[in-house]
Amino acid sequence: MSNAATIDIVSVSKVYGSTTAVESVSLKIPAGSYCCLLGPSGCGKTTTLRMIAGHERVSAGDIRLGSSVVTDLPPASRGTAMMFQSYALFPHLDVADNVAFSLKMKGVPKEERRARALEMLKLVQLEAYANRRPAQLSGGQQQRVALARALITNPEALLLDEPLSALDPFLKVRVRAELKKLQRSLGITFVHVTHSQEEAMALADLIVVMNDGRIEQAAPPRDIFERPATAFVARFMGDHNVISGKAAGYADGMLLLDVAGGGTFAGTGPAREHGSSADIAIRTDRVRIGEPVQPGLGFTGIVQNVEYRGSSVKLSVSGAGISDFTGILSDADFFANPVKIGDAVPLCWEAQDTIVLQPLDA
Ligand SMILES: Nc1ncnc2c1ncn2[C@@H]1O[C@H](COP(=O)(O)OP(=O)(O)OP(=O)(O)O)[C@@H](O)[C@H]1O
Repeated sequence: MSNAATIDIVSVSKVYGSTTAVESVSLKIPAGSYCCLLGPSGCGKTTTLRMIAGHERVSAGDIRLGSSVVTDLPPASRGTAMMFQSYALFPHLDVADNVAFSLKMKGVPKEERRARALEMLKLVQLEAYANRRPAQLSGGQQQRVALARALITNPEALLLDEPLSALDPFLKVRVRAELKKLQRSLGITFVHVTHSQEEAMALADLIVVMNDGRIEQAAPPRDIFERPATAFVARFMGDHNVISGKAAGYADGMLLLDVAGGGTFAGTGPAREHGSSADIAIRTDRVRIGEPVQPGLGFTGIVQNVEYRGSSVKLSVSGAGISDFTGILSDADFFANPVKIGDAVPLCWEAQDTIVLQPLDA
């Protein structure tokens, strides 16, 4: 069962009355990859997934699966399978009949259905539970039944809508690892909708960050983390400080940014027209304290909050026109030179830990 397909979304839009849920989205998801659609509530990720599945019609554009255009095909003819957030199991059917349901709809004889359902249950390590009803299973087990039910049709792509959201935090992490393992062993394309950055980072080969019906960035996790394209991505991923100001000069591959009523900061990246609005991002985990500040690569601020996190300490600092600057220090670095709320502290970082972000209309 490793007939993976590339999913090609071409200028797809979805309009509901006066709401544009998805606006001219184009995206190529490579065959056999694990793709996470990531973004805040209402950004259009579920609508995009449902259009791939065929549960929602596109208002414009095309969807291809492998070499076939599937835009106008019903869900069952597309070669995709969808796993719903609520699992949508039938309470009156036992686990094996739940898994075999789509085969029954296709008229597959009972013996064969049962045998294939047991095979699928083995894949998700639930063969011993075949005769139970869904209500007699834990949340994690129900989730695996839903997975087996989706996979029984031998899909080329599995579409998962917030598949981990109903699980408690410990189970979430365990089932997450199982999902990844399953995707690797099946070799099919997975598209997984989530609003959790951590989940997307842990699972995806390709993260697609969506905002307001559009794609802000589609890239492997490490690129998203190290080179966020836009201020939205940098803020949403939560590992960067975003500083906004006016372009004030350019030297040695660094854009200089004047912050209103504050300091000047340098960011690695392209020049911008003098005086235009620009944003730079600074990695929170690369901030150091207590060292001399190089021009544009640090400032002295007042500590507003200190949050102990075990292996690290989060400092919130204000100064140089910035009200909430975050530095994540290792516990060793912090306790070698501890600071407290109200202290004035010099913060610094390196040029390579900064990046000039794309302007809003890029
Ligand atoms: N059937 C519908 N009728 C009208 N508007 C809709 C419909 N479905 C979704 N929308 C709107 O489209 C936008 C995108 O919704 P969508 O469910 O795709 O977002 P999402 O990113 O998946 O959010 P969430 O994480 O909350 O599920 C939202 O503004 C939503 O209100």
